[in-house]
Amino acid sequence: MKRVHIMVLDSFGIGASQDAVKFGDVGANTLGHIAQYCAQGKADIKRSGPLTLPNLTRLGLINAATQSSQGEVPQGMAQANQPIASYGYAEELSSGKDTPSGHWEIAGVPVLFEWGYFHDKTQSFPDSLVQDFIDRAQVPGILGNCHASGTEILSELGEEHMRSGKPIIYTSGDSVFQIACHEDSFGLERLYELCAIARELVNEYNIGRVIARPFIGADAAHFERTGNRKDLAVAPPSKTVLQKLKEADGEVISIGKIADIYAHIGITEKHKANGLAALFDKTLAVIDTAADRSLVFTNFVDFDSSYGHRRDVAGYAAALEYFDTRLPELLSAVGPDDLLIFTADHGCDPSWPGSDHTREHIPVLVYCKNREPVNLGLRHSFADIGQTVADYLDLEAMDYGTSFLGQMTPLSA
Ligand SMILES: O=P(O)(O)O[C@H]1O[C@H](CO)[C@@H](O)[C@H]1O
Ligand SMILES: [Mn+2]
Ligand SMILES: [Mn+2]
Repeated sequence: MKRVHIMVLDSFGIGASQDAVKFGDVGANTLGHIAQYCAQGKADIKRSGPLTLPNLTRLGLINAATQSSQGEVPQGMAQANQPIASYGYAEELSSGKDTPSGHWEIAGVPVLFEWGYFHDKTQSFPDSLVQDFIDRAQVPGILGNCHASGTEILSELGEEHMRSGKPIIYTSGDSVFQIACHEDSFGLERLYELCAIARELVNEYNIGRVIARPFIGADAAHFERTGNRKDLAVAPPSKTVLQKLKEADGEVISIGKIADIYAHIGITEKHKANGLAALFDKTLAVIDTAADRSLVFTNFVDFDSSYGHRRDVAGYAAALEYFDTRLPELLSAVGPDDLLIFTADHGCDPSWPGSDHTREHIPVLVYCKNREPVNLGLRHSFADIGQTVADYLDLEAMDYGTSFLGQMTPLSA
């Protein structure tokens, strides 16, 4: 039984890529800086000491990270002598460092065009767009209209939103139009309606995603975003490996926000879950029963949304350590001919200025019980993952990426 499982640790970069200069991200390193803060005792909130990731280390994470960071070993950590997975790191071909670009490229479809962005930090949206939105959505006005951190803007404007019924609209360094509304006072379905309207309106600006950001709580001190976030993405520009597998009668099982990111194209089954623990539990349950020729695809969003964008180093470290404690369950859940891939979609260095993503290499760790673990080195596109999936599941080749399957010799051969 041949299956592939892709685990995206959203935002888990392992070192700035060569083109980071174009993004102002030279020196960014999500893992490297988390390890450094931990080793220096600067991330001792609800955890303590050096970053402890024994299972990811066994898989070759630190070997990959060291290669990705010009030979610098993440502080307080050590490379494995003989990693049990094939390990490497990949640079991104896509022009942006956003979530859809990263995921689509993983699926063999890099984004070679430029997304539209709302560059202005305040009064970010064109007047005509705001007016059209107000008219079509029939709201009394909007709040925000700026670049913002999604949690900070709730503290600033959440109460006014509840009083006025005006939705909070904001953007970021990503190609996004985000709408935050209170689930109870404004209503979740109404928020989704607004997002559907916005999706139509921002198409002409070439915006990648409209995102519903619902929240709850009585006042600024208690506002909390809920798991009812919804991402409305445009369709990938060409067929992803997900679509190819679906068309070849394979199963493509989305866990978390994967289906949203691919605009629900090429998916045969979807499961939502909130939080790392629930996403992990769901992944294990799905792998337990997934058929031959399945792709089980999970996005662990919390690394990015709860810790990376929040610039919460200790929180990110604790989340990684938690994830690591669950890995043995995953390693024993996979069959002898399953490929279990751990990777990321971009960086989001929690020690970096601002609150945006960082242009980084992603880890590529490929665990397969029946294959020789090898050093996969630098991969020139995230699309190497998609091409490998196509190769492994006998699908038509992707236009981008180089399969690394041939480097991983079958042990039983
Ligand atoms: O600050 P929050 O609302 O988490 O928003 C972040 O999440 C968006 C989508 O991943 C990014 O573009 C960034 O703006
Ligand atoms: Mn992401
Ligand atoms: Mn993000």
